[in-house]
Amino acid sequence: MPINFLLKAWSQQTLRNRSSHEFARRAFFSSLTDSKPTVSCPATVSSKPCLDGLTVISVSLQDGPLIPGFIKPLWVTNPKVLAALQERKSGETPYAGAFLLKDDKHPLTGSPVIHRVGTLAQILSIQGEQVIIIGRERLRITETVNPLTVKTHHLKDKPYDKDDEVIKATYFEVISMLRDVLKKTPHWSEQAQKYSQDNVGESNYLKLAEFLLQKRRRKLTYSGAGIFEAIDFNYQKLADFGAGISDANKHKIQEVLEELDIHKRLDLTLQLVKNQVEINKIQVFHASVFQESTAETDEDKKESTSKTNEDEKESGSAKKNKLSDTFRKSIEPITEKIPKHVLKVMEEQFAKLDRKEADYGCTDNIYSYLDLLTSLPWGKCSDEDIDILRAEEILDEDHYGLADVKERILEFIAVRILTGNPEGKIICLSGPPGVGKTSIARSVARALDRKFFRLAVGGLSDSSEIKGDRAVSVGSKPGKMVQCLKQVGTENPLVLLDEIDKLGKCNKYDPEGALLELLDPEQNAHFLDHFLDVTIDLSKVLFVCTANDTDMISGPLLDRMEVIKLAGYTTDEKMHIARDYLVKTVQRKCGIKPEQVDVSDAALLSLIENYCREAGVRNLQKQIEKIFRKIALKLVRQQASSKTDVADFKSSGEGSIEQSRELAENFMIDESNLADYVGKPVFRGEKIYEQTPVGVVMGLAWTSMGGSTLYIETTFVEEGEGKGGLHITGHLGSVMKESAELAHTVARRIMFDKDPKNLFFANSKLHLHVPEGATPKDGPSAGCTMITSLLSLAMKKPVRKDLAMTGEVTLTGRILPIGGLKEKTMAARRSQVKVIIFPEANRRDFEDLEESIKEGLDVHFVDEYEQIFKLAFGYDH
Ligand SMILES: Nc1ncnc2c1ncn2[C@@H]1O[C@H](COP(=O)(O)OP(=O)(O)OP(=O)(O)O)[C@@H](O)[C@H]1O
Repeated sequence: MPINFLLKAWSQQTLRNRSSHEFARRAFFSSLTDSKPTVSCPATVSSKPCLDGLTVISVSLQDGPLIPGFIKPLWVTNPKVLAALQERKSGETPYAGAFLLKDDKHPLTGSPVIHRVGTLAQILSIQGEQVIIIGRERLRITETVNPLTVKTHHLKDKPYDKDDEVIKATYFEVISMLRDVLKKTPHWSEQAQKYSQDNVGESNYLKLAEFLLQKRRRKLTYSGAGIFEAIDFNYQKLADFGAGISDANKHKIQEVLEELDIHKRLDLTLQLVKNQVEINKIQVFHASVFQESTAETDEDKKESTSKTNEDEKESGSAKKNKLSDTFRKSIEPITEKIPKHVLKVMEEQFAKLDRKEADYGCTDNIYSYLDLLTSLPWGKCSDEDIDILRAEEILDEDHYGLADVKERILEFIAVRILTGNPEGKIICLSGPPGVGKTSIARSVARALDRKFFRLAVGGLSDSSEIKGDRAVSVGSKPGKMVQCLKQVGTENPLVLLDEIDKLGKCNKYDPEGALLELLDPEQNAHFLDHFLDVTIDLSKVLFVCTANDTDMISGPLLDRMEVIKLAGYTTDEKMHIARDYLVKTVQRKCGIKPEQVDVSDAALLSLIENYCREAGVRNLQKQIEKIFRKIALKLVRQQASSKTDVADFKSSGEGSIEQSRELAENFMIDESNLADYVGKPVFRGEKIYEQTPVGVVMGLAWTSMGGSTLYIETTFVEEGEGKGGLHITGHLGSVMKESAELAHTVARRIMFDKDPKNLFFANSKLHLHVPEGATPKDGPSAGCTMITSLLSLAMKKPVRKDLAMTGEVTLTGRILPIGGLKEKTMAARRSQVKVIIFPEANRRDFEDLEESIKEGLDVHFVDEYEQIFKLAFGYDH
């Protein structure tokens, strides 16, 4: 058979080509048949080129991309391209770049355009216009040097976990489909047989084909890495092989070529080979119809009879290899563990699949449904042999501080150990962003030896995300919990429901209802996913939620939770976290050795105080990452130029090269050079005033983002009998506005009690403002601060230095408790406040704080505003 594959360099060429279908087969078996050069060629290549920045002749392919490991014969009619390839062939690097032509032409020039991702092709032989190439590695074009040559970058596969259950499952599925493809294609089976006997095939692909066709008498099983060890094969090669032999549309094959994530690549290949199986079935069907219609003569009839017998035999053997058999086999070892109602549905679906398959109907939907149903981890749990000491060790290993949080978690674990009860309350970790909620949940999973799965429920507005789509709708899919079980492969993972306070609201598709069902131990043992349409047992799942603000969680949901608060870190804690955790992790992730960088404590402190003042440490982590990325670049640059240095040192003979490198590669990050790495400080001090002027008092605020200080400012506008009034600004919410009006009344009464002759409030129009007017503020806890600010203005007396206060005030002057005391105290410390006034009712909260937070603060607890008056104004300067 003549070789019908032509290549056209993208200047101009005439291509004579056949369908990509034939091409793929031909190309594959070229590697086995016309392949004396294939087998011998790798040995003839004297030097493997340095793949990065390699400049190659670009050859454009029309009928399909070149998959690494496959051979492609081409007809090159452009003399310039041919000459260039000849030159390369006889040189040290006999390589070209093979790139698939796009369907669209260049919009401006109208010239053909190639895909930027292609293949490094080794030129095996050139005879006349026929060039035979074999794909070696993936490349991306980085620059077009001239119409014939391009500069390229070597594309490497992303690292992957060979033992990942999902990848493994996909790999086995591809293998099973490929067996089907190879078996039902006589041409391939014959060829593979013939050439395995000839024993000329060195190609791993050939060995794989033989293995799949079971022509090798070696004892190979599908289990584990057997196939890899036996024939030196890996997941990526399997994905490539499947794509290379499929008759799929060339752009689909190009997608496989471009995919560097191995799991995704296997998935893409799986789709291609599945389609191939379907196409083969249709071809077999048409062939049998054709045979029936032509079996006329006696001879023919005889033949036909024998053929029918053969067909029957074949269909008999096909029966043994029904699609459902794969599923039956896969559940065989766990049949006992699969609930009866699920087994019943499986059997029904197997029968349905068999019927469809026999009728050549479309089996896709049933196949994917069964694929999902049979791959769920029925009865499979990770062992929960919990060792409390080990759990404690893990929590300490991963997180600094958080003593009370860890203690609460250990208590929770202890109860599980004693009762062995998988049910119980659900932990909700609540606190500002970046305080470690997610990572604590991960540690808990590690401590309990459970798989971890994060389900982001923030913004979720449709219950079908959790409960699955009804299978009848187009594009329907299972809910997140089913996806979770499939992914983790156990029935008892730890599932983190992230940002549960930001759950979307929708009356029609109530996601909250679905979550309640999920979290309720009464109901989740029989959780119904609409897509799966059978109930699954989620009672062994351990749910942990996170929230920034528990006030936003609905009552029924909150009722099921045990809230553990993470308040935020003090400067001291942040220093420890930065030094002992963040710096170490970031440095390791950036590939930098500990001895190469020294970040001083002063630099870390400056980062904490002047760059990232939030309650958590996420921003701090980002800044540290910024520093290390910059250092990484410097190091790599140094290494690149060190070659030149070596040459210079050799010629000058001064000092040792190692000494010079050592000096050059050590980085010291200090306060003095910090700005070079992270830019100018973002924060000024939160303190606007050294000594607050008349009418200004510092208050303390708290949001779900942490605590902060805020000033209440009042000023006099105009005076006139009976003109007394208050104008309010500062983006205040209704509660805070009411609080300001109330403060005006209370201040006026106090003034009247203290000095009846003072008519300041009666006759003065005043303005109260809370700075940072762009930030919305609300809540009643600035009441006492507002009264003090107004009285300060009325008496023309500033309040004592370094004072901050917080507390709601009633109309009669009683002080009510506030929330977020820890955050407020930390914010006060950041602003160098020395004296704080808190409501008496919060005394216990303050006493429970760690010493490091309380240290050096002069704190007063008050019941009545009168006490605040004395503290704020009863001073001697
Ligand atoms: N106490 C700690 N010790 C060590 N590392 C910590 C500590 N707290 C937080 N981190 C680190 O800070 C980073 C941010 O933490 P994480 O993502 O868990 O925050 P979060 O509270 O879940 O934030 P969000 O609410 O935004 O999701 C992580 O790298 C985490 O390991």
